[in-house]
Amino acid sequence: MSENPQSADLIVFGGTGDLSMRKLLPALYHCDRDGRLSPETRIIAMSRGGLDDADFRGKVDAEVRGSVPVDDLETWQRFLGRLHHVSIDIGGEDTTGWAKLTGLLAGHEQRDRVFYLASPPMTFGPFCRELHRAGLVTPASRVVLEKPLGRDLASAQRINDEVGAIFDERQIYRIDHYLGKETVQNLLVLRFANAFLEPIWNSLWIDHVQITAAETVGTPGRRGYYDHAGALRDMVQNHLLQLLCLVAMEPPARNDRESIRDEKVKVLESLRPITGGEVDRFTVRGQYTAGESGGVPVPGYLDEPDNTAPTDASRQVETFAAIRAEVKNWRWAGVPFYLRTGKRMPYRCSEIVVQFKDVPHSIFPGSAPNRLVLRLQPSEGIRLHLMAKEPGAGEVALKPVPLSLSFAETFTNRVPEAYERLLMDVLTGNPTLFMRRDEVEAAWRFIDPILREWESWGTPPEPYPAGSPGPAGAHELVLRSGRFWHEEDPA
Ligand SMILES: NC(=O)C1=CN([C@@H]2O[C@H](COP(=O)(O)OP(=O)(O)OC[C@H]3O[C@@H](n4cnc5c(N)ncnc54)[C@H](OP(=O)(O)O)[C@@H]3O)[C@@H](O)[C@H]2O)C=CC1
Ligand SMILES: O=C1O[C@H](COP(=O)(O)O)[C@@H](O)[C@H](O)[C@H]1O
Repeated sequence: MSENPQSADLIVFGGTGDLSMRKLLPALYHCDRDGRLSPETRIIAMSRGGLDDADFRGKVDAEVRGSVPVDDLETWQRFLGRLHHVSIDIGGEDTTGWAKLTGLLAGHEQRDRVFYLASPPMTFGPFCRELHRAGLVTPASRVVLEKPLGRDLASAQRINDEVGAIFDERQIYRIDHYLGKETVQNLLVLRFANAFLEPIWNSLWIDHVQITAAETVGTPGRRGYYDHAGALRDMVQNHLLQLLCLVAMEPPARNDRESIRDEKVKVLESLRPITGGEVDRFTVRGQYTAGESGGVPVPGYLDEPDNTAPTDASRQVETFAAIRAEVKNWRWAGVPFYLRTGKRMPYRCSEIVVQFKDVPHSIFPGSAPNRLVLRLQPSEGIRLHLMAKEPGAGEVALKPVPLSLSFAETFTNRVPEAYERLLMDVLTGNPTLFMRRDEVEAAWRFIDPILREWESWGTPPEPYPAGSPGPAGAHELVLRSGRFWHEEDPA
């Protein structure tokens, strides 16, 4: 399985945080287990916590081992052996952490060096400046920036300028882990490696598109981050708009780093701005109240366990967001793109639903329009809902039936986690699935007026009970034009 991996030093700022413990370290373990990391590759976590290497290895052993299939202890011990920890407070006076990091990296200048910024976005600029000041940025360095990049267009531009002052654009990898998901990459293959879809992939044949990312989890322990993010910044500005781009973009000339990103930017720039009074009509914001998740009572957002008490910001923040977007170009004129995401929804499901128009003239009673469903998670796959005749000798009776491609049933290979794919892309220097500066800023340009309008209202979001499919406003958003959300429990 080895790809002849190069030795690398992966330095993770925020290496003890939720993202690192839940996603990055498990993904790196899988890469290691599959022989994709060179024996010399090291993972150096940084945080303010005064941990030494042994403490950090103990923490990872206790918190990560249970979430990955450790089939042999030797591999797990080898993985733990790669881990180091350096204590650094980016706002603090103490420089011993920088000296320790410099010592660890000394003599390894020829290796690939990846700085992964998995810390709050406002620390990105200061971290890059300190790295430069300490002389740690080598020509073979790359920097990964987690999403959301900033909290609006102005802060995103500032961070891009700050990071861009130290790193060249080709060294900057802006990550959106949805782009590493298997079905998302399959969407490109489905659209551009098959001829049959292209003639009907437009407003003549497609009625509307729905993009949903529903989560059952709440936000316990994440108030510090989530109060200042909310669903629009956390999920829509990045993941959902990226999915919209892949559905709506024109065929790229090549499958390379710039061609796909060029096409995505064109889509973002074609989004019809939602401003002023339209925000009320075309967007929905909700916040979960106490309810049930998987049959178990759960608290509302304001009562989630956390080490800080709820504030005014907590009362205003949305845990659910929905938008009716439009791509103003020849292909998509008049086709609504409905986007929605929420915490504490009835089931976990991320999917893209392409709803086709009905037949122009029906000769059978009971026909329904075709629907293409691309399921990102769980149970990744692609399903085309067709009308078929139910067997029988009497009157012709129609039934919607799925033509189904389940990845798990069709392919024997393990479906890798998105972060595995993307971390290996960074380590091997392939930026195709990462966002370019103009893409991120174009997405903020669309989101900013909605955020500004919501903030000007000063009213709390619409409540919805945990375990329900979101606030009533979300239902009305689609019903207003006679449509319904596609609701199908993936279980
Ligand atoms: N959690 C998730 O599922 C996802 C998160 N992200 C993004 O990843 C980033 C981190 O999120 P998440 O892990 O949830 O956040 P957490 O709050 O759980 O972790 C933040 C990390 O940054 C460190 N940190 C914070 N401030 C400083 C500082 N001044 N100096 C040094 N280290 C600091 C913290 O360590 P300590 O407090 O000990 O210093 C901790 O390791 C964010 O940008 C988020 O948007 C992106 C996708 C998914
Ligand atoms: O970026 C984020 O994504 C996760 C959801 O990721 P998924 O791969 O499990 O769908 C979300 O929980 C988190 O709030 C957000 O920051």
